[in-house]
Amino acid sequence: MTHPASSPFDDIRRLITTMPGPDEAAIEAVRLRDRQLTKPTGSLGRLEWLAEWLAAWQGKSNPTVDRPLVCVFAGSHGVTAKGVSAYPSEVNRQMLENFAAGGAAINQICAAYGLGFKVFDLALDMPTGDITETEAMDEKACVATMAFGMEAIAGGTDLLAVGEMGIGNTTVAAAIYTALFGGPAEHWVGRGTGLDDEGLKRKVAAVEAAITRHRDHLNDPLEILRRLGGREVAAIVGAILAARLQRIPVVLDGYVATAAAAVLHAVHPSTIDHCVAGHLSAEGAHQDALARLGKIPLLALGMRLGEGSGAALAMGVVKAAAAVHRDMATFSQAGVSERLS
Ligand SMILES: O=C(O)c1ccc[n+]([C@@H]2O[C@H](COP(=O)([O-])O)[C@@H](O)[C@H]2O)c1
Ligand SMILES: Cc1cc2nc[nH]c2cc1C
Repeated sequence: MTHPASSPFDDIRRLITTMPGPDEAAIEAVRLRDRQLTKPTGSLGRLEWLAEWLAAWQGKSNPTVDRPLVCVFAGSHGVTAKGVSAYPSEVNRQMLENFAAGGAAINQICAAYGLGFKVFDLALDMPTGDITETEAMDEKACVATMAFGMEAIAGGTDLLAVGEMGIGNTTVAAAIYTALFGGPAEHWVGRGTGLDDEGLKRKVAAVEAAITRHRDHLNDPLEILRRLGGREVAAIVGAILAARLQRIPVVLDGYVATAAAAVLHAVHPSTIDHCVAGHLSAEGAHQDALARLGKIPLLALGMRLGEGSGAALAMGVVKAAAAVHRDMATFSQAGVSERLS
């Protein structure tokens, strides 16, 4: 029997088999302390679950959010030639300048909640291939971009938010969802930055053309990423994997960041157990995508901005969950009477 030639994706697949699982002892320690805190049992709802989730994936019974970091990955997309966005691709570079000057929405959210913020330019001047006609990336470039995404957290953090900037990337995200989950392109396509009706038709046609063009190669999630994805999506895949290996929980941003998580989920569902959905985007079928990944979003604010904004807002909630668990008084410390039965 002949073996297929080894491919750059093999290293990624191997990495996925070595990922750590949840720290059950840390979860138990959080539950034990939670029962002693001055509140009716269960009254903090999902905040209690968040403290357990942080402990499970940080691998420590006293979970922290001391160095939260928002990473935004920026890429440009050949498919924009098909008229699939309401804005031109030059906005990518202009928004990177805006991020650097502190003028974007994400800058203000990070400042309000005390979050670190880093932006990564993924060859913005070199758009990916137009997915309706060719592959977005070759395998080497795709893996190199994943590796770049892995390096994003090298400076250290204890909670990572992943977001993106890339005119046209709701088209590539819709193509990824269509390839992974099936169903008509219309179901997965939304208006992105605010497409009009004619633009929406072009966007559906572009996703349909991309699926037709690549239809014989859509069995493997990493091939779907390479053929239909974008550099920012590949980098987010890398960042999610690296975070898992370094025991850093991850908050996902909206429709596009979730497409990266969906690729990993399709490789193996447990690969994204350390990820929480920051928010429900107003874009397309984000709700359906999240449901298929088994994720319940923390927030639903009707946002569809991207640039990590929904995840950053959710980080405020996660930060509060850690502070509540760490700093509340116990019944005995505060002299508050405990439950009767
Ligand atoms: O994250 C989301 O849910 C989201 C929804 C709609 C638009 N966006 C942002 O808008 C850009 C993509 O929109 P479009 O219409 O150019 O495909 C890109 O920069 C994303 O960050 C992001
Ligand atoms: C102005 C602008 C800001 C953005 N931030 C994320 N995606 C964006 C798209 C546009 C068009």
